[in-house]
Amino acid sequence: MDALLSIRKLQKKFDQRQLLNIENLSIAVAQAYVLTGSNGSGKSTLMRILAGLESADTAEVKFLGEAVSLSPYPRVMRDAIVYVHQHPVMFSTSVADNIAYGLTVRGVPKNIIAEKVEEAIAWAGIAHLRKSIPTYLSGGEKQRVALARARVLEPKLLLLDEPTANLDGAAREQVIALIPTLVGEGRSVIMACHDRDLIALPGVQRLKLRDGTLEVKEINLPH
Ligand SMILES: Nc1ncnc2c1ncn2[C@@H]1O[C@H](COP(=O)(O)OP(=O)(O)OP(=O)(O)O)[C@@H](O)[C@H]1O
Repeated sequence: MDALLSIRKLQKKFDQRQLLNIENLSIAVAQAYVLTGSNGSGKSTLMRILAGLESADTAEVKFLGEAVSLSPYPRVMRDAIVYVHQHPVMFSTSVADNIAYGLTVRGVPKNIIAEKVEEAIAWAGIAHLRKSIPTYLSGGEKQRVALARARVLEPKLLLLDEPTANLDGAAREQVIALIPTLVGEGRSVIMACHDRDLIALPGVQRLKLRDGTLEVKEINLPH
């Protein structure tokens, strides 16, 4: 089967520094990846390039088997890829409104939005927060709202920037538990992280950035 996304010869410079020099990156359908590397190695920048939030200097890209250019960022990728920021920005309305927002923008009919939002809320285990104002949520609750808001758009690829940073205990475990369910639905996930438990998740493949190049490691064995 074709990869969901394949990239060759991706290069990115900031000032005089060659930050990324990636020969090959292939993202399979329904596969989770962790993107590791020391602070400043370029993890966020790579994910931002994949999401169309940052430009690459050069890149040969295929999405679902079709060659595409990243500049301008193609519609087919914008519709299929969602980036979730480490500190998600939310409107000061309700949690439910925040989750509905992307669907409203896409012109989805109201009754369908209501159905999809309820389903996403149940998936993320945040039914009790439906009417809460996101500003007052804990870090873990906010991250689950952000994941529900991303998933409701039915993306093929989710890019999660440090999804468990600053979380511990149950909050962290609740976020980690959502990742395999995304993959089970046929989505691919790339997570930039330093979290050992995420890195060790069964079935996850590790990608390591070092001096701008990408090392592709083995897929973790199932437990
Ligand atoms: N817009 C920009 N202009 C100039 N330099 C930038 C820009 N964005 C990022 N950088 C630099 O690129 C490098 C990589 O940053 P990036 O945020 O991608 O790293 P990271 O691996 O995600 O780091 P961390 O683990 O600390 O989050 C850093 O040195 C950063 O200062």
